[in-house]
Amino acid sequence: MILVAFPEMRPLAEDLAPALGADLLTLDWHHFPDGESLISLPGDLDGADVAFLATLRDPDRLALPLRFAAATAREMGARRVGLIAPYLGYMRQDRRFERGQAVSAPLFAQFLGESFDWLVSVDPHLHRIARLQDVFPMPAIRAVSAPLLATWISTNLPDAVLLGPDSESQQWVAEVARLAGRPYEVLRKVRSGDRSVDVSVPESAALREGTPVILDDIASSGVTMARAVERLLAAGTAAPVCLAIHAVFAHGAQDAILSAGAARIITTDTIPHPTNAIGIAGLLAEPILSVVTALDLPVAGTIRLDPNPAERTTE
Ligand SMILES: O=P(O)(O)OC[C@H]1O[C@H](OP(=O)(O)OP(=O)(O)O)[C@H](O)[C@@H]1O
Repeated sequence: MILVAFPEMRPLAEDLAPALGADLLTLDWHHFPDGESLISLPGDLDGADVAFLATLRDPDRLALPLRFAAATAREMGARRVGLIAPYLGYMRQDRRFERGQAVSAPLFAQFLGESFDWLVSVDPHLHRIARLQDVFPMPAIRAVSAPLLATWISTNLPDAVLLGPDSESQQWVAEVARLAGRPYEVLRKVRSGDRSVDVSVPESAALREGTPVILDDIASSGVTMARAVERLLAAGTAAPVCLAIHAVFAHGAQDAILSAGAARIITTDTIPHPTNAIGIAGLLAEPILSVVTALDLPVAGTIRLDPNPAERTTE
């Protein structure tokens, strides 16, 4: 396999390539003065399984370069072209909330499916969509970060009380709490705009008995985390630690969370950011190798990969 990293993903690629037994190349992305891109692929890709590593935090900026890269790899003789997108943008707009809105999640999935033979991502924002495979036309596998998060909590915050900021977060908070052997609570969130969120905290003595750890999949504007921190402090807890899987962090988000009173912010390296403290390379190798191997099996219709997690199904 040849792993081709988009430039900002080189640090993660260096951790991942040995686990895949892959050669590592870095794609050259030249930006012309008029805003257009020139993508250049190094090396000999003839006959190779090629995996691009690009995190889709800014998907509009990356969409065409990804398409150009995949098409060029095929022109250079790649036998298969996959995408490792540790963070997968556009999964939040999974339905039409108001008349006339584009339902971006399936449209973006279709767009990627036109270029790539397979996809691996880490904990994509699957809220109303049950499985990646329900929106992606090609084999698409979710790597689950809960064991890594639980290990980090057990090692660094053995007195943690986990808190999900909204009902949707229960899915990962409950699993991380179970694996770490720690209690958890779920807060209530009401969003009325991009940066307008309110959070309410249940009356619970357990909240004041350990270090509160707010766990969410994404911190974007940071408003969800910041409101949760404020409400917890008002309820008499210790300063919370904020743990996000994906450090999306729009401008000012990190400051907003810290100004609200968070003790610290911890993220995984699905998106490069100074708060990264949990490396996900070890999580990615197995699903990538599984999907590539499965595509080589002689199939008549259905391929079933290792059934854990549930998303690991291609039909
Ligand atoms: O940092 P922020 O800008 O607050 O965004 C982060 C929040 O947004 C997502 O929820 P989602 O958008 O699915 O739900 P919501 O609109 O109810 O917050 C995500 O699960 C976080 O809870």
